[in-house]
Order: sequence, then C-alpha cells, then structure tokens
Amino acid sequence: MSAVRSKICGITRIEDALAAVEAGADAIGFVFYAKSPRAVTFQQARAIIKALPPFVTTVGLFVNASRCELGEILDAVPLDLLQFHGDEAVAECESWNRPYIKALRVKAGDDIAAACDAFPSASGILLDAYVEGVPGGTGEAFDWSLIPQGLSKPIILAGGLNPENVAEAIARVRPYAVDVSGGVEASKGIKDHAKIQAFIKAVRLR
Ligand SMILES: O=C(O)c1ccccc1NCC(=O)[C@H](O)[C@H](O)COP(=O)(O)O
Repeated sequence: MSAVRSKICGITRIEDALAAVEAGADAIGFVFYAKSPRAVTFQQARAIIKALPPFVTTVGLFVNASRCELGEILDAVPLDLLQFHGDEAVAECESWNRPYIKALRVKAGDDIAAACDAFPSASGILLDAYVEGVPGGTGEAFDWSLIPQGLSKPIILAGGLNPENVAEAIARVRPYAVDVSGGVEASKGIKDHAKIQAFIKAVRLR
C-alpha cells in the first residue's frame, strides 16, 4: 500500500502551518467561509503561505462562494488546490481551471459511487460527515462502512478523525489521504502541535 497523504485543515496561524509541515503534513487547508470559526482573510492566508517551505500543497476551502469572492481570493492567494465543500455543481468547480477536490457529506442511503462519478474532473473526492445545517468542520465521524470499494476517484477521508482513530480509519477505508481539523485543535482555529505530530505519526505507521 502506498503512503497515505495527510492534510491539516483550518489553519489560521503561521506557527500552526509550520508545525504541520514539520510533522510531515502534505497539505494545509485554509477555510474561506466567513461563518466558520476557522475562517481566514486572504491577507492571513497569503502571509502564512509566504512563510512555507517548498513542496507543501496549499488548499483553499470554499462553501458556495460567489464568483466575485472566489475570483478575488484566487487573484490574491497562491492556492494549489480548491476544495469545494458546499453544493457546487461540476461546471462551477471546473470553471476555475484549477485542480480541485469536491467534498461529499455522507449519510446512510447515499450513492457514493454515483456522486464520485458526477465529478469526473475532480482530482479527488473528500468524504465528510453529514450534519444537518452545518457544511463541515463538525468534528463528527460517519459510518465508514458506507464507503464502497473501487471508487472512481482518490478518496480523502475526513470527518471526526483524530490521533486515536485515524489508524483504524485507514485500515478500514484505505483512502488516498486523510484530512483533519478539529481532531488536532487546542480550540477552534488554534492547532495543538502535539496532536498534529501524533496524528501524522499514526498515519505514517500504517
Ligand atoms: O472547518 C470549518 O469550520 C468548515 C466550515 C465549513 C465547511 C467545511 C469546514 N471544514 C472542513 C474541514 O476542515 C475538513 O475538510 C474536514 O471536514 C475535517 O473536519 P473535522 O471533522 O473537524 O476534522
């Protein structure tokens, strides 16, 4: 099995970004969603990215952002990958001509295979927990047995992962990558560096 990649999402501070990179994270995520307690401005994200060493993937997370807002952020911030975490249709995701991943919020009865097939241009599909009325970053896990084998896209497993459960999650789902936010925090938007290290260590032991 090839190495499972990891993304630390909801980064708001330079020191947390550097701690994630130092621990071995492959990607860091910025939440451009004003209602989130982890929301960053484009100025904050730009300053954090400027402090990064090379070869770290920078991901911008959006929830039903307007074209104007998204365009302004893309002009200002050097993002490698877009993460669409709302109800964006495939045409909208594709329209920016940037690599993107699409988040699906999973609940019982969903046809995950069909949902993956609906985004053929996506670099990967992020599977997160469905919680009514909350688009993401809930810290809730979902029933991993709902994920079928042989999906058409690389799977990024998210939702309620933490240093204690991530090894089991990888063993059961065999994702391409894992994504965590709340499970490595000291408080909303502030990462706990020891938890980041423990998380990446658990990912790498798989
Ligand atoms: O983090 C948020 O506040 C947020 C708000 C709206 C949509 C998505 C959001 N976060 C998503 C993530 O941080 C991750 O991609 C993923 O869902 C993991 O979250 P968590 O369950 O906290 O580990």
